[in-house]
Amino acid sequence: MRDDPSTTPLTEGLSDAELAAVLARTVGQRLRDLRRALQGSPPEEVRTRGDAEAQTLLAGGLAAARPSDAVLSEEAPDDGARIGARRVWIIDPLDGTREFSEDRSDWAVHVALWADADLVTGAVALPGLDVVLTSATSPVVPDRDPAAPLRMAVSRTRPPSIATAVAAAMDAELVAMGSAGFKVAAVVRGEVDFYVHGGGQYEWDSAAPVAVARAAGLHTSRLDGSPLRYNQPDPHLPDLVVCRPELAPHLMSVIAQAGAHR
Ligand SMILES: Nc1ncnc2c1ncn2[C@@H]1O[C@H](COP(=O)(O)O)[C@@H](OP(=O)(O)O)[C@H]1O
Ligand SMILES: [Mg+2]
Repeated sequence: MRDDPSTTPLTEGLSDAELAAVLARTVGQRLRDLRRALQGSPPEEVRTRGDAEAQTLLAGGLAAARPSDAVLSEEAPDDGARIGARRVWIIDPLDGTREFSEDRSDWAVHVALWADADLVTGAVALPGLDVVLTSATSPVVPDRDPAAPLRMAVSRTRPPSIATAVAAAMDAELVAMGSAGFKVAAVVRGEVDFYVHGGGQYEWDSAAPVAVARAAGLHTSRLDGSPLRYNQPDPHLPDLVVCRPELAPHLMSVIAQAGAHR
């Protein structure tokens, strides 16, 4: 297989951060090739093949490069080996599967490493934009035009009521897009100012994006302001706030009020 990280020395000698970025990029490229090859196939087949092939490639790459580490993936059973492990890769091989099947650009590949107590590195590939964001390079968030309206990223297929309420209270324009990684990356890239989610997600949906967002100096938390914790026994992590740091005090108080009135 071309550029297969499980069968070539592509990943030999890499740091954890470099490994995360190389794997995210390689899996993203493979998914792009697969999407092209599946033109005209039923969406269900595109979704199934995308998830499965991304999982095989990414899990294979990690097993080859870091055989002693545990893995928590959206696309593999959680056998519990990660609980008590010192190092756990938290991966979403294809985040935004629906958008991938629709041949849109808003999907992502997530690779994060949790060690001891917290996330230590993360990479998010955005193959539709030919971009890989990594916590290792501390991305610089562009300045925003203070005269421009606030913009808020929200799920395009299941916008939670808390998000629409918060957008209204912040007088923010809603920008609908798929994939949690793509939405967090939109904040990092200065395309939007914040992302609010509630109602359901899992650790793999946010781990790598949050590692990148933290490295970029953004605010990241639960809706109630508490810290996002990873490698928990139950990987359900249903809500998320990512925003420019200067917006955080006002946004968090708006979220608290919106939550209290629901
Ligand atoms: N209410 C919910 N319950 C479970 N997962 C959710 C969810 N809302 C969003 N997600 C997950 O978060 C990711 C981004 O969703 P959205 O584009 O709607 O914001 C998707 O991941 P996957 O594409 O990896 O399944 C989706 O499954
Ligand atoms: Mg996901």
